[in-house]
Amino acid sequence: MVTQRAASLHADIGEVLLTPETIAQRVGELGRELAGDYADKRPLVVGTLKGAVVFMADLVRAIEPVPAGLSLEFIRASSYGAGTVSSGKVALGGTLAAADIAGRHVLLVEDIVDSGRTAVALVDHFKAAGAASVKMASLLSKPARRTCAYKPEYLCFEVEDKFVVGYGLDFDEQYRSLPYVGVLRPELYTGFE
Ligand SMILES: O=P(O)(O)OC[C@H]1O[C@H](OP(=O)(O)OP(=O)(O)O)[C@H](O)[C@@H]1O
Ligand code: HPA
Ligand SMILES: [Mg+2]
Repeated sequence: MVTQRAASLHADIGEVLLTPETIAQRVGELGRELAGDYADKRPLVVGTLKGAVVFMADLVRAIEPVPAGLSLEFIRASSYGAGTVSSGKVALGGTLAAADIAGRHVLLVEDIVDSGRTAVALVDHFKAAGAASVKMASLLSKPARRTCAYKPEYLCFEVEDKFVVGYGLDFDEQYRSLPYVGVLRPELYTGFE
């Protein structure tokens, strides 16, 4: 039953870090900042599947006034699988062709920069395809876990070294639809990392 499933998902959250209201306020601010910075740049806004899909949907609607020529694309990036630690190998996929990227001002939209491996792989990929510029807007950053130096140009929130879910972020494909960002109870994955 739907109510039972929702109740058990919420019960798996040890602590809510970011409420829907806190997220919405910061996303609104960032959207207005991006509208100014990209006003005359015909931005290509690229969301990273799957984690960034909720943030992407809210952020793009907050980019007001809408820059002329703004277009949306998605790319697949995957490295965690069913675990809470990066496999170390970032698999990129999707249908975005180099010809669609060349000459564009690319704004990557990510849910989280954790080790930094996915961000670095994405930036390298878009630069190699001839983008005019590549920057990233990330909902979250977890600087304590970085294995490569990387700082997103636009960031909503820093989080501590805890595995977080909700607002698009998953553990083993669960919890993405929660409207807040919360810490997953460690006993649910300890021993499965
Ligand atoms: O900085 P990193 O250590 O590379 O971690 C960040 C990346 O990991 C997650 O993706 P994941 O592989 O879980 O795929 P998903 O978006 O489909 O959940 C997350 O959505 C980021 O893309
Ligand atoms: O803390 C996290 N939660 C969910 N997905 C992630 N991918 C990297 N870090 C995280
Ligand atoms: Mg994931």
